Amino acid sequence: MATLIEDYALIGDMQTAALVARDGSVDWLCLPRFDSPAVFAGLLGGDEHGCWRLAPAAVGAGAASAAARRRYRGDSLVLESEWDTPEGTVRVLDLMPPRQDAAPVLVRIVEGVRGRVTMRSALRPRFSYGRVVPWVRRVDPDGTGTPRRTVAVAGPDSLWLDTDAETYGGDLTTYADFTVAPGQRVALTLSWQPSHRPAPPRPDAARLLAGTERFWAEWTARCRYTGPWRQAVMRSLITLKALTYAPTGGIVAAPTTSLPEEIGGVRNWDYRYTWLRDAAMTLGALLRTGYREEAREWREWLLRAVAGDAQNLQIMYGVAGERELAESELPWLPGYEGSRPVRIGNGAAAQLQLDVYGEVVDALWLARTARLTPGPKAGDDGTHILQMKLMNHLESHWRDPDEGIWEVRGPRRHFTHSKVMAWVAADRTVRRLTALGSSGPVLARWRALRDEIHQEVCAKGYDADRNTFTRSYGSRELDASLLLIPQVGFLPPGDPRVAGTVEAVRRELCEDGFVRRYPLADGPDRGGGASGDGLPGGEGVFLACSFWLAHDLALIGRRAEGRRLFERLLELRNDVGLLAEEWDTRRGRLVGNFPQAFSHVPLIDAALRLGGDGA
Ligand SMILES: OC[C@H]1O[C@H](O[C@H]2O[C@H](CO)[C@@H](O)[C@H](O)[C@H]2O)[C@H](O)[C@@H](O)[C@@H]1O
Repeated sequence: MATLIEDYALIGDMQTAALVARDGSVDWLCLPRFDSPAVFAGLLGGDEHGCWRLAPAAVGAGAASAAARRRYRGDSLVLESEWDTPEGTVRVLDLMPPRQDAAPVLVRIVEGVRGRVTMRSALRPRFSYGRVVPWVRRVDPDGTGTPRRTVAVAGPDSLWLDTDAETYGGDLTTYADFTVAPGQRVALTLSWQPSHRPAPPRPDAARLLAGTERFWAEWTARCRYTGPWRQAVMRSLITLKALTYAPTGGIVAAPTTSLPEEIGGVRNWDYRYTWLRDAAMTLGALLRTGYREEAREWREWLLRAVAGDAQNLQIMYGVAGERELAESELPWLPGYEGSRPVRIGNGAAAQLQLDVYGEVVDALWLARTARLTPGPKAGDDGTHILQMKLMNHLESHWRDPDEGIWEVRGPRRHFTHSKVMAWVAADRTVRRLTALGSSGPVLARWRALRDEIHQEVCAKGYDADRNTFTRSYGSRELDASLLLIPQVGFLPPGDPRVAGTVEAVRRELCEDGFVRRYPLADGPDRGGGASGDGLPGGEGVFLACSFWLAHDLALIGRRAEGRRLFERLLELRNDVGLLAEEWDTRRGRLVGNFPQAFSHVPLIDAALRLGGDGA
């Protein structure tokens, strides 16, 4: 059986990330960037698609394959896994040191704890998402007389394995067998380098470990959250930081592609890009917990990515602002538990999703209220001009149907949430201009737009008979994105239409107390709606929406219920505090890309609200 999604832990260097399974296998790693081709793609196939297993050699012959215990070392991204075997106990530290103009390195340090344990490292790099078996040889680039380094080369990539342990080859795999005694350490490092470049320096594992621990200790010390769920919030913040591409400030939605929203299904998407929606929401969570620098960097990223062509805002970009994200399939990969196709790129990049204007303008507003902008005057940093361009465009397009927050692949519609977010864009613009002391026709223009959108949404997106907002104009279906109405200030929490919508969502969209995004047409237990979303099959309950419900319950004065739901959601995190995009209630498993920023952001926001110190 494939490794469960919840059996993975994340390590990363803020340019890319790896997933490490409980059995000591690194099954996912793209190099050198989050969206580069994977060198280990076993996650979406088998060992033959690339992996690096490091575990006691006795696994299968007396020792359990999964580590008996694992955790992150304090508030860090250094993973610590321990195995108990008939020979003794052994610990493996896995980490990727934050990069500073150096080669990306995956560091694995084996520590003897009790007895003498024999370990086996089995390294199978497969470049180009598991397709290419590299040429592997032992080399001596430093002229020591002993070829101690192992290099794997194919096309543009080279990987360098360094270890003091003896290595040998067989079955297209590089092995190392060695024994550790208590207190003894054996390090293995894997560095990536463009294949035309000379050998990278041999990494000093102990120094890299110390530097990585120092980095995370300093970073986490900046957190201002002091509420009751500190551990969950801190792990979420560390995860968001790990998903931030440090050179540019772009934030990926998740480090994986094609982890299925339904096991065996086709809803498999590439999330290794920066969605304006997800990143804008991330900025809010970071600001509310004291992380101003990351928020500033993302705003700079936004200005660079969007400024060239603000009229043609894309809903997502590459981590450096790239616009070409063409979607394609990788037919040689069988997919996670057979969930095909495996896709790279994302066709949603070409969609119209009007809500993005609201999320971006709201993020700019938040950044300003947090005084990230250097001076008090409009135009100081380019964001004012950007905002005005976005607003001009929105003014002429907010009446258009779109694909909406859920990126449906069916026909465009007048999604109520999209219009609500268009209102948010107009509202924050009015607030901004008012704060700047504007008056007269410019302010009047945006006020008029704000009021017109509000009236239209309340007239066409609200079902008075059932006292609930609806998914799209004139439809009877519900949509969990409507839970955001009080959170973005479209209506005050005390408005009876808010409580009515919350109740309707609970009644019609909940499964085991958790929230589905919208009713799906397919399947007997899929809600029975006729909506469809252009895709066959179903999906799990959506974790972001479930956190939004907990958040809303606090807003409308039902804090105890909100807390209960929130605590249940925390139970869905895996043993190291990570969440995927969705939860399969029937199988009791995490599904979808992992770990997912869009789940960890509303976790933080709900914790702030429910703990009483919400912004
Ligand atoms: O369900 C269909 C769509 O699913 C993906 O989009 C989802 O993930 C995005 C990133 O977190 C999020 O912003 C969006 O709201 C979600 O619906 C996928 O990327 C799309 O291509 C797909 O159509």
